[in-house]
Amino acid sequence: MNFTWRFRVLVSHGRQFSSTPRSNASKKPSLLMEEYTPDLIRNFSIIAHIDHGKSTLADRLLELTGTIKRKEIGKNEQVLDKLKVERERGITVKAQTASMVHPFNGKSHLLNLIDTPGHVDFAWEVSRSLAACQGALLLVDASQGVQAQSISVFHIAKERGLTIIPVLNKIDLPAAQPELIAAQMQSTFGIDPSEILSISAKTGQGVEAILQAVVDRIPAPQSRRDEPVKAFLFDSLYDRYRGVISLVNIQDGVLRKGDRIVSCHTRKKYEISEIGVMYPEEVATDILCPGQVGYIACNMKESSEAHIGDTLHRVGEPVLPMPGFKPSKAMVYAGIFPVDSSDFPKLEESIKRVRIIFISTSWDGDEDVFNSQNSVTTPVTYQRESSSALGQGTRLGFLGTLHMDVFRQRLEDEYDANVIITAPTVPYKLIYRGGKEKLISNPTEFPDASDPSSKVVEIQEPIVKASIIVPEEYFGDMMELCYTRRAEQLNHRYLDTGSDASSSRLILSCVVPLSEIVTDFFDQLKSRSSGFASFDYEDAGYQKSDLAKMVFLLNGKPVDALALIVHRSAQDTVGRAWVKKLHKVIPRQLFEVPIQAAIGKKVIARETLSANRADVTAGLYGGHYERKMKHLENQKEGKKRLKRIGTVDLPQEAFFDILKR
Ligand SMILES: Nc1nc2c(ncn2[C@@H]2O[C@H](COP(=O)(O)OP(=O)(O)OP(=O)(O)O)[C@@H](O)[C@H]2O)c(=O)[nH]1
Repeated sequence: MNFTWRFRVLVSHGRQFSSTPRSNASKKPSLLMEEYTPDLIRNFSIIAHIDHGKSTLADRLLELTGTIKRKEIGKNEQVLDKLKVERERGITVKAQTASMVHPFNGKSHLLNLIDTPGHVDFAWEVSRSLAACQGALLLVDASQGVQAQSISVFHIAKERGLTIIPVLNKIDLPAAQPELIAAQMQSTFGIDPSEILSISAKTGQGVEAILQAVVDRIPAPQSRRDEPVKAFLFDSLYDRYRGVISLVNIQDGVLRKGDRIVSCHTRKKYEISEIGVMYPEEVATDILCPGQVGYIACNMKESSEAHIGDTLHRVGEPVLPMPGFKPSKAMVYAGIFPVDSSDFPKLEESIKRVRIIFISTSWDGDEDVFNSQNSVTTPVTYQRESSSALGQGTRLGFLGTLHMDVFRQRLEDEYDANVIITAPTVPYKLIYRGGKEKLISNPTEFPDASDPSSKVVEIQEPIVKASIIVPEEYFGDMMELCYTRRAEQLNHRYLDTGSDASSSRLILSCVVPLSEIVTDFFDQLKSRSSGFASFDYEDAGYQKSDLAKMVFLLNGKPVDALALIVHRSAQDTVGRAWVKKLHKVIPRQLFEVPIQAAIGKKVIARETLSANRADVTAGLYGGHYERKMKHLENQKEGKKRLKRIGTVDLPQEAFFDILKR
């Protein structure tokens, strides 16, 4: 059957991430969804370790099915990496959905693909994307082999009962070792090598076989048309014109434009104003049928209304809600402050908008700890925070430091926000006399446990179970790194044995405090292993720890925004290092400034910043009036970026620098 005649043209609305206003929306084809019965639908995802080629393969599949125009071989656009930060950094941070149509045995099939991020911070995105799929392509780089996240995403997919299609990618690389890596996949995952497809997502070699395997091996969704509508909300986006756009998987029934629906979670009612599929941009249709994946716009104004994991049904036709997801958990917290304090209301609004892309932070009031069986809006606290140094700000929880950094960049790129972010901190647990417990995510609230009036009997810190995959030759360096980060329960085993130390690889596992890995652990891991180590971790609860709050004083005044929680065994080293760092980044003032690190009343380290008289026009002789004015003007501009902390002017860069250890 010729596919082209089955299109008709409708106007689609602007896409959510585009800077293109709605009026510029292009004409797009609309699919006749009725024809895609469940047996002609396949919902699948691409999962892999970071950089193993997921987005590149997604491009090739979209090209092969004619969904996007074919590009020059080797020219990668990564159509599904829509965010500016994704394109700039070459990483996927947000799962994306795209529908494709391809003929098999004379019948058009609707293939719904979800491209997922690879970085450990976004593992939760992977997990919720998989909930809308029946199968997954597990991609492994034929030159790098199985890496830490290959293992974790494999287990997520297995737990969800998905059919896994193993794929060896990058076979065009001279360093590719397809036989060796296939053997690795067999020993690590129990995969039969004869099931592995070998491809180059870059050149397109072997990619057609993937489409065939998707149809042959992945089961069709078990959805029924004559049941009441049950739509599973697995992701959401924000459009400044239409509000929240929900991505849904129709479990049963048929959903139409104009239908009145109810959220099982909030019981709020909505009318569907637009319905469609991602092709790969939004293409409006009139209907979504059982088993299909698409989007709906229904006048949800607040990001908090779209609960990931929610079930939607038609008004008057109640259904049993689907189980939903395990909520994601914030691993690190940081304070976000506007550089100019008067920008706070604007910043708060922008944070609301950006956070819908990263549902890891919830926003339901001044302090929100929200959880529910049917929702995955995470139990993360969002709090307004006020600092004497930085003014009014907010404290947010993130899934990791990359997540935090991406969040900051999006605020800057898309909302023109100019922000200062405090050093990341993990959530500590305080146990009080009588057994009461409290989580502290802000160092300024951390008590002096040695003071009996604090009533704190125990402090606990979060720990994670980490696994590192590394060539044998770097094993010693990795062990040393783990020891310096207070790792315990170190174990290792061979993943595969090659002819020498560079081809044999080990998997090292340990339990390590989360605070030790949220700073520069990943950088250290990469530099000490020449980039060959990969790393993954999962939550392992809390353990008792000997911790204290370290404050920094500039000219005798504590700077609350710089406070840190340190392990007592490292307090002297950390104190000295930070004081030195502050000494480097704080510009000299018109007077001498002592910089001190203190724990309680005890000063741990000190540096003195000598005085300087900054006369920017000093070098200018004679009557260069215009040049003098220009220098003074520049100085004024520079001053705008300074924060007055007590009597000391601190540049914004000082805070950025302090973010790095
Ligand atoms: N030589 C070669 N390079 C490839 C191939 N597939 C992907 N690459 C390159 O590998 C790099 C990473 O590819 P991506 O598609 O961004 O990988 P990803 O898995 O989507 O990355 P994340 O989303 O950040 O996890 C890019 O530079 C690609 O051009 C391939 O088959 N051969």
